[in-house]
Amino acid sequence: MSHSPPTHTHVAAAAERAVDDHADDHTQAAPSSSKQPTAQHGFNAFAHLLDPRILRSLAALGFGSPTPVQKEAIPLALAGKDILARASTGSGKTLAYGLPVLQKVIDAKKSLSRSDPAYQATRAVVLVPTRELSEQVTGQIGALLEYCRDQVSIANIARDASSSVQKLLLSERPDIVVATPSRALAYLQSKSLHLAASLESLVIDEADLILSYGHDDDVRALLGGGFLPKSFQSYLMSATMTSDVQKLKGLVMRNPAILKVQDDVATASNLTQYYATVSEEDKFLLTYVILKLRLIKGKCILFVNDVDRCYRLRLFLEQFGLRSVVLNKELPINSRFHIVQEFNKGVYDYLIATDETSIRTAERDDDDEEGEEKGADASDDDDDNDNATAEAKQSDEDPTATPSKKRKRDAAAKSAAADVASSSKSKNGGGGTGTGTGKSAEFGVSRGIDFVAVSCVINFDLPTSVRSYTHRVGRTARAGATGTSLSFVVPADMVRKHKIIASPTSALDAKVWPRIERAQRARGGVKEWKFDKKQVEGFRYRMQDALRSVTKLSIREARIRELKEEVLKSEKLKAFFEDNPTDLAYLRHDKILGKQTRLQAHMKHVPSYLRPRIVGIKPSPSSSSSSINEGAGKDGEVGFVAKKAKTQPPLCK
Ligand SMILES: Nc1ncnc2c1ncn2[C@@H]1O[C@H](COP(=O)(O)OP(=O)(O)OP(=O)(O)O)[C@@H](O)[C@H]1O
Repeated sequence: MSHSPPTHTHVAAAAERAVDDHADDHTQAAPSSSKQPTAQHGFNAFAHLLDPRILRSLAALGFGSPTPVQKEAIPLALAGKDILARASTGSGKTLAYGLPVLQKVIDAKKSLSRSDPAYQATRAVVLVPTRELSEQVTGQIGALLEYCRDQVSIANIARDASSSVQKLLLSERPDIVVATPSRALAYLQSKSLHLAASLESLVIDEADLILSYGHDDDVRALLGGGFLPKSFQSYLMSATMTSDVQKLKGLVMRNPAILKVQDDVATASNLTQYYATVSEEDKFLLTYVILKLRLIKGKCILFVNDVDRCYRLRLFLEQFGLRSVVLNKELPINSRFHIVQEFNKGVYDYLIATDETSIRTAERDDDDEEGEEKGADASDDDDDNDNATAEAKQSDEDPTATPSKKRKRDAAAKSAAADVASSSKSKNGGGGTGTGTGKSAEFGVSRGIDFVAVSCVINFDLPTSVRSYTHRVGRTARAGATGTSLSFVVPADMVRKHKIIASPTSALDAKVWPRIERAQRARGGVKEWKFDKKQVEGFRYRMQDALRSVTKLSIREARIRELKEEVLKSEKLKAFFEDNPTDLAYLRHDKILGKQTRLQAHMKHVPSYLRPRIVGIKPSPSSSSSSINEGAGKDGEVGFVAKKAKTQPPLCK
């Protein structure tokens, strides 16, 4: 809103200079960061802005240089500007606001004695859409406090703790509070959280998601309920610029500095994107081949569009001895958090995530993406979003699309979206990841989550919006690392085939895919993965055999069994999470689920006659760990014989 002037004179002077260099409302591509202080390198260039204890914790974390969004945001924020930042997934947005927020807390306390009643007060609130994100953000900012814990405290009130415990925490007036909007509102209403006299910084992280996660009313009540002071500094951080972000901008900001930090060439090329046009059955076939032959090295996240499908895929992979974990909103929050932690540590290689937000918003995103152009900054060549013009162009690009054909196709797609949304809603009840209000039935449990060192994202089911795609592929190639994505696209003429194993959303693929492709052009585009169909055919019989073993009944059984086990584990996790993290290692989440599924021992092995020679289809530029298909594995359970391979035709053209 308006801006509290920083008390630190050096900060003010340096930041004034930074502000002079920046117009209020303009796009700042990463390379323009050369305008930032250059006398020193890395975070040391901010030595005049950031407390030495913060710089020390950055060094201890191994963060040598600020990322482009951090370079841009920190001086502006410390000069008191409201910040609206759009930067790609994994670009370090959390510290882009975390560092100035923390610095401001330190500055505010410097002039007060500890006995002053104003010394201990909640000066910053960070709002996030889910509890998972609240843990993550608390962890990231908490790590910065390493050397100033005696002075600055942080509390996560979205955590799964009893409200009496949370109230006790809040009674100590933590300097920084992390919450979902509904939790923050509830504690404000119960007068456990006090902000009216003390709030200096309000952050809305994942601003493009927060309203669509069912927080709309809570955000409005929180902002308009007289709980906040008239003047505070605000931050909106987002990976995409949507109409929701524009709405929030109108609600909380005045004359903000708008940062649109583009990927520089190096960052953009860190993500190599592929797609394959396949039938529903071939999704299973290719996944089996890719994972079993280790055509992807390292960790992989597979996205599906509903909970049943995540168990179908998990049970299918189990048939081949491929262990995976699932992440979906049915699982208790502590289990979900533990699964992400363990996956990040490298305990599991394959994580099957259900991303249902993509379903819920199918139709809404259509409107959103088309409407954004009108609401958003006219100069914004927003590559994340499509618009009516783009849709019109689509019919040009598709020579078979007569107007009436196109209308029918769109109507079919919209009705599929509506069917999916309603069936998903009724199936899933109101369980949410963190609103506490249960207003919205579906939440993407993986959005914004900082998965570490993920080599590849497979869109087993295509998301139903460009925004969703952006968030999903953003789980790899994070923080300067390289990564690969592969998306399966079901063409319109194959949608009705393989009904039992089909995703209800695949009817939307033909409509959504051209939009996604167009949006990704600015990021190097999406290449077709041209695999040798003949080579893969040899695996079809086994794939079909395994698919037959995974029945509706076995999926239901697996789903119930997992839920029961996870509820038990969750209780243990709840009690031990903070005190005994090492005792949790035995709580695995990838135990064989398919007790009702016919497991056949021979399926775990790939016979030598099926082992093709694999050659790279085009590995991502600089990584040896993040490409699809990079040469031979060892002989044995999953590999193939490199010598023999030479005599065999390559899998990929
Ligand atoms: N300056 C830095 N140097 C190296 N790594 C960093 C730096 N800043 C942040 N990181 C790391 O980069 C990763 C991604 O950061 P972060 O989660 O803030 O990304 P994000 O932009 O919020 O992504 P998303 O939009 O997907 O939520 C984290 O693991 C974080 O610790």
